[in-house]
Amino acid sequence: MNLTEAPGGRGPAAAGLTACGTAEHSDAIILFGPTGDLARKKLFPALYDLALAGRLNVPIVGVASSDWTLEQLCDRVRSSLEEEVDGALDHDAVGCIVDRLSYVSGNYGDADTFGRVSAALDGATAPLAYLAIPPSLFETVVKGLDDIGANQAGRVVVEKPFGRDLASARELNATLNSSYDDEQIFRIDHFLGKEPTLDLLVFRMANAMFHPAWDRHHIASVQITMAEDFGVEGRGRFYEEVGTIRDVVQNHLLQVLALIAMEPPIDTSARELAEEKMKVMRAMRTVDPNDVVRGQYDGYRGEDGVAGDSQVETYVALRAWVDSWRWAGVPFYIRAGKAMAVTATEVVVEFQNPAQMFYADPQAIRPHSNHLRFRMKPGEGVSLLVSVKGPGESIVSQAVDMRYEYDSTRDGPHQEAYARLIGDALRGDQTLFARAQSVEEAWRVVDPVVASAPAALPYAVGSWGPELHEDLRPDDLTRLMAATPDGGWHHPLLPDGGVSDVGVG
Ligand SMILES: NC(=O)C1=CN([C@@H]2O[C@H](COP(=O)(O)OP(=O)(O)OC[C@H]3O[C@@H](n4cnc5c(N)ncnc54)[C@H](OP(=O)(O)O)[C@@H]3O)[C@@H](O)[C@H]2O)C=CC1
Ligand SMILES: O=C1O[C@H](COP(=O)(O)O)[C@@H](O)[C@H](O)[C@H]1O
Repeated sequence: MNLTEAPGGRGPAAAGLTACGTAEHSDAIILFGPTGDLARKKLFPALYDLALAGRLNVPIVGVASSDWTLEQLCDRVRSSLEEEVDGALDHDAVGCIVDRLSYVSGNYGDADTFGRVSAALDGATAPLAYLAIPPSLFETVVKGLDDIGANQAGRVVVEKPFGRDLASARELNATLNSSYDDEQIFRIDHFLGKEPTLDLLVFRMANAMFHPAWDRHHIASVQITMAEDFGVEGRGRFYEEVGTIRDVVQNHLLQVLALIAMEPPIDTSARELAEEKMKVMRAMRTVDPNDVVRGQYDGYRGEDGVAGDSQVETYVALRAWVDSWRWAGVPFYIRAGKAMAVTATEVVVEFQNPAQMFYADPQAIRPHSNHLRFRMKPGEGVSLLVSVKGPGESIVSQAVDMRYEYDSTRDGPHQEAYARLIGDALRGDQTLFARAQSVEEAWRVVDPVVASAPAALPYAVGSWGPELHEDLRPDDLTRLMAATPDGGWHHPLLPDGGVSDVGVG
């Protein structure tokens, strides 16, 4: 998990072997999908971060069907970095990537392609294969890797979505396991590599004052919001296949929920963390379709690649339950959507009110309970809302937010999630990757909703999703109410304090 650690050497002999026979450090990266969108937006910038930190010491073999030259791929790397990296580029770091790059042009369905990948590996025997490709091709590529023996001491990184439902996730796990052991499989969820996601762990484990209050006796609800103020941005075809639940709820947001709800592990090892997160997933009730509202933004059906009568959701709000001794009866609300009022991802842990609200402001729309807010985007921060005496003659409480912004103390560049995770995968550290069973449990939780979901309600671009109005059908009204916290959602707090939810219903 540490970007500044010493790099691994070239070749398994140089790097040493782990107990399960894989190299301690991968000796090459095979990037399937280097001409694609994810590579351009996230993976090349991540490799750049690793290069800057002196941790990119292995050859990179790109493999895709485009009939490109190596020079074209290098140009793609440069243009990606120019677009995605803030500030002036470090030419040594750019050179570090392009000097290590080779390119194999070929269809993944052709055995010949893998013969050429094998040749390009040039003796590397423990490659990290990154599958930045359509999920429908995972099986084909895993088989190709198996045919050339790249699975034996190698590792594989699998992108999301990991399956479409529980049944397909099980099949995919079985496919991967036919060529790789569990220790060699890295199911990437970039939310798990984000700094503020990791702070959920640290904050919970490092602040003893919250431990006694972290349960059903003190917490009224947990609210998780992932709002994006942009639409599908040219990814309409992809979005039609997934929708919001598959795109971000089954993976990112349930992983975040598990970090909030898990018991403290006995240590910080990958195994213990995975075990505790797994227990949360197992304790989660399968989501009731009556607790789910789906929405679709006005104009979505006009996006490229989107069906004119699409029913795919671009917004979802739902209520989930963790039926454990710690959390029984505490609703966990999740909402996520495109084309929303703002871009904001955050978790609000709302505490119960005191037994008596002696000094509550009679003018306030609702009493100010304490709440802890973990802001993941935009900016990154944590804040605690407490009540103090309002200044002046009357003895009335006033809510104030005590805030910490990560940028205020950050020393050095911001570490991107993908860089952290690729660095971890190269070193075989699975701490921040999703395990097979927990991915399957997460599918079990949302399966009834992805299988037969209620119709999506329209909502205006720039809004907070479908709204209560008198024309709603009774079923939709019931669902909307069920998926809305008592007293309403806490609206996200922006770093400049622009949107404050204090007292807002
Ligand atoms: N884009 C994003 O923001 C995100 C994507 N993901 C996941 O990452 C993965 C990749 O997504 P994305 O980059 O958007 O996809 P793209 O469609 O942009 O890229 C797909 C890549 O796969 C290659 N490819 C496809 N079919 C073949 C084939 N038969 N033979 C050889 N090469 C092939 C393409 O090469 P060529 O063009 O040369 O044919 C291209 O490099 C998906 O699993 C997606 O769900 C996850 C999170 C975010
Ligand atoms: O995985 C995905 O995540 C992005 C949002 O990620 P972020 O790190 O930029 O917050 C989302 O836009 C995309 O639809 C989804 O596939």
